[in-house]
Amino acid sequence: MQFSSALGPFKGGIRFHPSVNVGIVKFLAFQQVFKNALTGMPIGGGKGGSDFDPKGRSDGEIMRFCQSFMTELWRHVGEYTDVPAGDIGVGQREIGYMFGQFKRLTNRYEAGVLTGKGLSYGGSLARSEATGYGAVYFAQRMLEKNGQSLEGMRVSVSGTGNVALHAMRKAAELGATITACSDSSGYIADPEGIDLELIWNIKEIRRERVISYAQEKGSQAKFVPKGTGSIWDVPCDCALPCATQNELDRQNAMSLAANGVLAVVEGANMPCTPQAVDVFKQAGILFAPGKAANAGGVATSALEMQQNASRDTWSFEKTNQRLEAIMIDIHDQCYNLSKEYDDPGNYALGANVGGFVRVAEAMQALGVV
Ligand SMILES: NC(=O)C1=CN([C@@H]2O[C@H](COP(=O)(O)OP(=O)(O)OC[C@H]3O[C@@H](n4cnc5c(N)ncnc54)[C@H](OP(=O)(O)O)[C@@H]3O)[C@@H](O)[C@H]2O)C=CC1
Ligand SMILES: O=C(O)CCC(=O)C(=O)O
Repeated sequence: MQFSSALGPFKGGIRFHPSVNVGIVKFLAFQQVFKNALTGMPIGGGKGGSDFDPKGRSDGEIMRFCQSFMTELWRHVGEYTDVPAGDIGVGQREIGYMFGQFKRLTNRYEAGVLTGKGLSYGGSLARSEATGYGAVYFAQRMLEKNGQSLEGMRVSVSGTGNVALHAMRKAAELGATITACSDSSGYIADPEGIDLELIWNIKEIRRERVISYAQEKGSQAKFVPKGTGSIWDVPCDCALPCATQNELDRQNAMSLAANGVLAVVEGANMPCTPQAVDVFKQAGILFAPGKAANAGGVATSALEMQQNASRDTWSFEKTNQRLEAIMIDIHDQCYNLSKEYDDPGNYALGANVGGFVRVAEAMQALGVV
């Protein structure tokens, strides 16, 4: 926590998810500090959560939970103290309910207190897209450095939430074919390429499970229930784990390696176990850690705060261009530092050095150490 105050307001996600426990949140908070430092913006890092499981709850129940959560949280947050945002299980709907309660309790419209807000009350264009798009911008830059491109690649994306759906869209826009995706019930594979309109409709609009895709698409698409197979067994050139922590273990990594994967880019926070990362390293597979590759989300949250502070609204194009430039800069920082520290292409090393040095410098300058 002291790291964050050394750099500026705390900035990080909130999760309403049954898998949240104190140990996981501490780990995530720690990596959030380095991630936020890599953006080069004056934001600290934090993470918080609750063990409320939103699955199967009505809109009214979600609203009442969010309001109760904010009834306690409002004392601890603020534009210049701690600025929470969306994360697993927390999207625009939840942020809206929390912002409404904050406003009700404080009698203030303090837009900078939460990010990921709706567009009608201070949100930023491109914030919803930012994490998934950002991870793909990072992947493309990393591949280009190695004389490759996403164009023509088969890409597997785990999850079908905010990060995954936008990552799929951007990767497809750059010419990749999305051959598999998943949710917590299992995965779907479609050798002709996942129909992105259909999966968007099923997950975002109808809020159904991925099995609906296979049922509606017919024989070419298959659904594999959780526990009977892994999305990482589907051959692909590039893997984007975008669902949740520890979802890709050593066995999965070996399977990806055996099928010739070229690059693994973490859209989620810490989805690959340390053992999986070792496999990628030994096999010479390009690996981008989430603390660098998914920083586009928090960076665009900071852009939302900039817009709020100046009472301005930027176009989608302007925000997206800033996002792309930030991701390229983060990539290049990591790459250059990996070279400087004698392990060129070790992005995990580059990200850790880059994040650590900035935090340490700020702490020293402020007299914390
Ligand atoms: N939102 C953001 O801006 C940012 C998010 N992240 C990280 O990205 C990841 C995804 O976040 P986000 O997309 O926002 O979250 P969402 O809640 O929108 O989506 C999470 C997705 O992961 C799936 N999922 C959850 N658990 C499992 C599991 N055990 N196996 C397979 N799939 C699973 C969910 O399935 P189901 O639909 O069944 O629930 C859902 O499709 C998290 O690690 C988050 O911390 C990182 C940076 C910013
Ligand atoms: O937008 C933010 O502040 C946080 C995004 C997030 O959840 C993350 O970077 O892990």
